[in-house]
Amino acid sequence: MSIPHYHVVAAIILHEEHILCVQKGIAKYSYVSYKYEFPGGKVEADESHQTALRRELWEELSLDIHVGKLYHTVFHAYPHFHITLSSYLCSAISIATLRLTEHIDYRWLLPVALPRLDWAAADLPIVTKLARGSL
Ligand SMILES: Nc1nc2c([nH]c(=O)n2[C@H]2C[C@H](O)[C@@H](COP(=O)(O)OP(=O)(O)OP(=O)(O)O)O2)c(=O)[nH]1
Repeated sequence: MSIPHYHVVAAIILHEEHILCVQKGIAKYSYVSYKYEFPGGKVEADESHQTALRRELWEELSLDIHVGKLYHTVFHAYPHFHITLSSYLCSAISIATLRLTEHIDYRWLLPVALPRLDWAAADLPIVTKLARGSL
């Protein structure tokens, strides 16, 4: 059987120079369980990246966001599936509505502090680029 490939969008939400990082709970595969990630998810058929991001952020975090420019795209081969992860610079219309419905933790971190978290492997090139100060 061929390995599934998913298109995943991720929001780099900037607020007062900090970036929102969210922690997954237990997942089907141990290599993504409890990892930090940028909020987002799989793009559905016939959906634009912008629509998918706004839908996911509302579903997962009750955040209404503006989606800005594409930041970085990563292809990553996990053992049981592959993803193309497209990250976008975003801003929240208000962070006051933020509440977790799926994740178990969130942090607002300065870019330089991002590498201290235990990230999903696919995110590491994005985290490294942000931590180097490239925005
Ligand atoms: N949202 C998000 N997902 C990421 C990132 N990095 C990364 O490897 N992923 C993976 C985790 C998931 O396997 C997949 C995104 O799928 P998803 O969030 O829509 O859903 P899921 O697999 O947790 O659950 P399901 O809908 O398949 O039941 O991409 C990231 O930064 N953000």
